[in-house]
Amino acid sequence: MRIDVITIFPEYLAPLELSLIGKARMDGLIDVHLHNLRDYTHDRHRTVDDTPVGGGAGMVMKPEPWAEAFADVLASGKGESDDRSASPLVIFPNPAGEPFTQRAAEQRAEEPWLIFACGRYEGIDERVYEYLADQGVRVALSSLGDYVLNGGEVAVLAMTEAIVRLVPGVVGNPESIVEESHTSGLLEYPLYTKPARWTSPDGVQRDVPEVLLSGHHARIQKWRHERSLERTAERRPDLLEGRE
Ligand SMILES: NCc1ccc(-c2ccccc2)nc1
Repeated sequence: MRIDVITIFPEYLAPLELSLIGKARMDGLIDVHLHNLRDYTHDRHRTVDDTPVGGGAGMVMKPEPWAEAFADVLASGKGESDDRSASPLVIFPNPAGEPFTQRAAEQRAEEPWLIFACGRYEGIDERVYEYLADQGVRVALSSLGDYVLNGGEVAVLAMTEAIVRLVPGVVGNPESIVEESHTSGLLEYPLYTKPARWTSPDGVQRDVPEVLLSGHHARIQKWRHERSLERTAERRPDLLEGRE
């Protein structure tokens, strides 16, 4: 999988060099390229934004640098091995986007080439989206939740981690992926590890639930499923709608 990120803060994406993602890059499983949008400006101040037409607070990202950046990235990616010739999916993190869920992460993990475009300020001139669509480029706006950040970079880090960990070979033990609660559609059951009895700093002796020490897998599975249902009903009843 090739991942390109276009941003005015490439340093924000430095964590992509680390740990899981970093190892996947070392293993050649993913290929990450960062592009500074300001490299596609031609004025002394490397201007990427301007005031909103029609008035309003804040600034809007100008269309010209984006068009130049996409032209460069689309051209550079196409030159790679043949599976890059597949058309890329361009993802704009955006509060007005479709919810980014585990299902979406699974779908994105199938793509051979993702291009993340990080907006800043109040957002990007609408004509950039129209232009890309007219060029036949597949575009998705994805939201991580109903809150506004100062830009898309943090969302790209989150989405990249959720997607890349699903790419075969990236996570050592695929079991830990399948087990994922959001794959079951329910919230994760309570987790425990050793010691079986922990005396916390306040002097309270806290034991692991007996059933988990029974070695009786059917009972353990039943207990875990019941706890998942309980938690989901309490914290995310919306996930239970439409379930049998
Ligand atoms: N849903 C998380 C999210 C994603 C992106 C942005 C954002 C903010 C400013 C400019 C461009 C994108 N905010 C929140």
